[in-house]
Amino acid sequence: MATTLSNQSSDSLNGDENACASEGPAQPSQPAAEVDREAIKDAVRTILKAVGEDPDRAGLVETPRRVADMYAEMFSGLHKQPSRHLQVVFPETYDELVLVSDIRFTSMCEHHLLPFSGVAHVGYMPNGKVTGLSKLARVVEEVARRPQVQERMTQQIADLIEKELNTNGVVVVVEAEHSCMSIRGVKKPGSMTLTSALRGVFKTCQATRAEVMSLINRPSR
Ligand SMILES: Nc1nc2c(ncn2[C@@H]2O[C@H](COP(=O)(O)OP(=O)(O)OP(=O)(O)O)[C@@H](O)[C@H]2O)c(=O)[nH]1
Ligand SMILES: [Zn+2]
Repeated sequence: MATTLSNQSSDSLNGDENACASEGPAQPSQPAAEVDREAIKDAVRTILKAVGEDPDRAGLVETPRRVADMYAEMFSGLHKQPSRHLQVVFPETYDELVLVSDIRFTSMCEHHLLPFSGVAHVGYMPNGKVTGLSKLARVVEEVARRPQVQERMTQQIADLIEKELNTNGVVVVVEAEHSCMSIRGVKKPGSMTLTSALRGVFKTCQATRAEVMSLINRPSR
């Protein structure tokens, strides 16, 4: 894997604790009431005209509706509260690592409204309770389905789990390819961006951090 450590969070993969300061709290998302399909359809007609197309030709007549449906799907996370999934918990004394790796996602780069896709690895150290494994993937899915930057998406997933599960530690690693970098602009297909958010014991204990990173990067993946 060619890894471009672009904008890698400073609380990431090296052992220098002085380099582990947080970059500050994640930006809260701004929930809108709901996706306004009619407004999107009007906007798509405007764009089609602006690029020199005829929005009334047969092949394009349904395009504004399709794009409105697509945005409703891609931005559905704006209208959901992912924290609700983490309220499904089971009391357990297990207090070692829980790691769900390779959770596939597609999000939308908020700069270009082009998709970025990849995998998220989400782990935590339980503190008296565990949540359903699928709930971690549901959180990734809903946080991704918003206009995003990868760094904020990574932070938001970690913050939600830390807050809702009262864990001893959280680790989130996201690897993604940004189509705004691969199909346009600088045109570097295959370049991967890696971001990480570490909380609790994953931040303070170098050995624990090294162990989870070795599991995430294990050769059999
Ligand atoms: N940090 C960060 N940058 C992103 C993300 N997604 C896209 N970008 C970058 O956002 C930047 C926007 O830069 P601008 O100069 O404003 O826009 P642009 O002229 O389209 O830039 P180019 O992509 O370089 O052509 C680009 O460098 C993108 O690669 C992300 O998740 N995180
Ligand atoms: Zn972009």
